[in-house]
Amino acid sequence: MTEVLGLDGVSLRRGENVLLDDITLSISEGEHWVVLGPNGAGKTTLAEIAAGRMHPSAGTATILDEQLGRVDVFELRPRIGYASAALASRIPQGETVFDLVITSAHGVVGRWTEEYEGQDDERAEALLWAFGVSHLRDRRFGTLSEGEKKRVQIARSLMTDPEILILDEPAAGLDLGGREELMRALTEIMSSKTAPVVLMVTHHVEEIPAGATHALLLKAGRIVSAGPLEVSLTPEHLSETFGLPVEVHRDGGRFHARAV
Ligand SMILES: Nc1ncnc2c1ncn2[C@@H]1O[C@H](COP(=O)(O)OP(=O)(O)OP(=O)(O)O)[C@@H](O)[C@H]1O
Repeated sequence: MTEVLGLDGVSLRRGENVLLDDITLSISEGEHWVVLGPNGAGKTTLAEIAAGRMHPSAGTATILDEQLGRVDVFELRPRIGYASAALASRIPQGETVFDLVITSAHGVVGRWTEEYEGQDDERAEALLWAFGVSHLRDRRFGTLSEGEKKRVQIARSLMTDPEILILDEPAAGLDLGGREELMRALTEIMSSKTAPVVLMVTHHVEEIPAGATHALLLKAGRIVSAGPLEVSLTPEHLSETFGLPVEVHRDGGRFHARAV
């Protein structure tokens, strides 16, 4: 199977802090990964590297056959859909919802003088509709609720029909209905024949969509387990990752966990 994302001995340091420590991981076409771990485990850092937004301090990151550091990231980024709080903080608050989605076609935020085609307009409208936010198309991003911002960002992340879709805590801030709608939408995306590889960061096993295939459990910048869900997402690995005894149940493709 073709590798889509490869990390080989990846570490990332900031001053004295080791954010990621010797991470080796291979993600192939057809796989859909969730990344779980406690606060500060390094999940967002890993997502930023996978999205070509941060560079490792050691080791190599290969995204879609291109090695970070040897590729023009501006050519790579349209092939990667990315939605995260880290990215949201860089969005101009005055940008309208429609412009925020369509500007993804050029890998920019802040509509300026770029040219868009009719099919870009159609795709942006269709994505806003699919994520239930068409009615917000002319609103300024900064005026949206947290849940509305999440949906708009996910619509934006799909604008370029990406080969990898990276979602950092997409369900955070959503109400129960919003979370379940998102789980359904992600399961649908994951089940489609032309699905991008999905890498989704979450704190909660309840937020793993039914179409997920693999899990990466991180703790203090290191891998606790990585692999197919059945092997990786065990009570033992979850207990070690979160530092408390946990039991986990699977029901119709969804997971539930609680402390014991
Ligand atoms: N620029 C920085 N300088 C120093 N430490 C940093 C920097 N950025 C992040 N960190 C630290 O690196 C660790 C990993 O951060 P990261 O955001 O990747 O964790 P996370 O698993 O996504 O956490 P959370 O679940 O709380 O969002 C944290 O302890 C954080 O404080």
